[in-house]
Amino acid sequence: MSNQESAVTRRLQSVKHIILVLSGKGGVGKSSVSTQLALNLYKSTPTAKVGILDVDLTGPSIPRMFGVDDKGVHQSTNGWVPVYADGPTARLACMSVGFLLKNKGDSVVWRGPKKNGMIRQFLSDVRWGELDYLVIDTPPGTSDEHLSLMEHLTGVHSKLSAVIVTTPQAVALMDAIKCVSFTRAVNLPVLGLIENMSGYVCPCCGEISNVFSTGGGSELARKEELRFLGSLPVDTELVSLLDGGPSGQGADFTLLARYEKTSSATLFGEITGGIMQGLDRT
Ligand SMILES: Nc1ncnc2c1ncn2[C@@H]1O[C@H](COP(=O)(O)OP(=O)(O)OP(=O)(O)O)[C@@H](O)[C@H]1O
Ligand code: SF4
Repeated sequence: MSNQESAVTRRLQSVKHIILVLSGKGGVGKSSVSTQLALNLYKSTPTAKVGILDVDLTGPSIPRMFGVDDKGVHQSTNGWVPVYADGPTARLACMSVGFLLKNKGDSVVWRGPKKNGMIRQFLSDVRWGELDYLVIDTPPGTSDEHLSLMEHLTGVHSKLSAVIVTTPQAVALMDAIKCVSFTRAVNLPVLGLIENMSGYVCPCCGEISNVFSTGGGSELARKEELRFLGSLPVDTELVSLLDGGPSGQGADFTLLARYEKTSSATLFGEITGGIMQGLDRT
């Protein structure tokens, strides 16, 4: 094992489960699924410790979704201190390239080696401390970043698993199949598949209408012999919550309370149950 790999392994020794959130296509809701997964794992027990790492280097959205995009990480002698979305309770740690940019609107234009270096530094230098779950929000597709991640995580392979997100449209499903092949090629256990934006929840009456086709995700899961974790409709309350900007930390950590009022929270609670069952089996 190289020195770099062993630095990652040492750092992540105190993390019980590492869950990679993957999607074949961009914009299908991978970051919003990662955010909801982290929130649901956080509230699964009163002591659960959760980290979320955003390695979508060119399109980091985790700081905004957690309402902490006005915060910055600081470098200590022993590595980066993550941003705690829940303030002093310090059970919900976030790390993203978004915290390192001088201006929110700055774009990250890096070639492969620099991206690889950043991913390694995220894995080896963030002071997560003890975590029950580390959720990793990956870029869309199966690119260099995914290969870098798998390479750096070799020493903690037994802790790894993945969740695949798709939408019901045929083009997204075709890309999701590529994701499944990737997980097989790198021997990454898949906890299951989520179909996002499956139908539309009426904000007035809560009725779910199928705007696009639906059921493609469960069909794909059946064909690929994967667990189908559930469907999430388009939820306008969720968009205004996750795209809505800072919502406060600590005593003012209102994100969770507001999230719990959305119809997505109930559906995602069931999805999280399936994910936790899968983790118990790995
Ligand atoms: N179920 C949903 N209902 C309503 N809006 C949603 C839902 N899922 C995601 N969105 C919204 O769709 C947009 C794209 O979602 P998100 O950023 O999570 O996708 P992504 O797959 O991570 O995209 P990319 O990887 O290309 O950055 C966001 O504005 C998000 O709030
Ligand atoms: S019942 Fe139909 S039209 Fe009326 S608010 Fe609900 S979805 Fe909209």
